[in-house]
Amino acid sequence: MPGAGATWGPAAPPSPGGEGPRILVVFAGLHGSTREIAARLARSLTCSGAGRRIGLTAALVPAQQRPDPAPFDAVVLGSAVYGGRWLAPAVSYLETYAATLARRSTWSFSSGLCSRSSVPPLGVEPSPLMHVSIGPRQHRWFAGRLERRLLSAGERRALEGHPPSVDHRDWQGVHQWADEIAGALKAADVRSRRHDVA
Ligand SMILES: Cc1cc2nc3c(=O)[nH]c(=O)nc-3n(C[C@H](O)[C@H](O)[C@H](O)COP(=O)(O)O)c2cc1C
Repeated sequence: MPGAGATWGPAAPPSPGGEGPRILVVFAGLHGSTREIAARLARSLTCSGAGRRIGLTAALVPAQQRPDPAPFDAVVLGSAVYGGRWLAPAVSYLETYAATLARRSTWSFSSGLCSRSSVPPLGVEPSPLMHVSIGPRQHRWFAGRLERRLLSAGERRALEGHPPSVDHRDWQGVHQWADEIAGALKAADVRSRRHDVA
């Protein structure tokens, strides 16, 4: 699997009439699980049927690097959930770029081990800005992974009594979501980005 920062080109030639949409996948995690979900999502975006049809390209960048979303047509922002919250780099990214994200097609996801029913609507609300810049219907919850050998002593203590290492990630679900996102991207998204950066 390509590392963070990798860029995937279109798996098929761009659609006739010009360059396909460009999507930025930004993620925050501590122990690799969310990075792998984001990487799978980015790859599926370009390889899915819908992604290939429109010649979509995806860039994968950690939130700590604070990639500017302006040159992209759409953004997916995801974070692991710790203590019921998104991680600070994801919250900070959302707050820094809220105005740009509000003018882009933006999706978000949270990943953790609590079941969907035990978290508030929206999964989590990392920031009041989330409703403004993303909107509640474009948020997805993905089950994550816990790998005990990767945890700090403090984290192990915090999880005392929890089951040992588990991996509940739903790769098929990630792929399907990528296909939905690629299917939702329209030529209008490309136009709005070009207008913005002109
Ligand atoms: C100390 C600690 C606290 C956690 N708190 C939550 C939580 O509040 N809600 C949740 O759904 N998952 C929680 N998890 C599970 C992580 O979100 C899950 O393991 C996630 O997949 C980790 O992603 P990462 O490897 O990218 O950091 C916690 C895990 C640890 C180690």
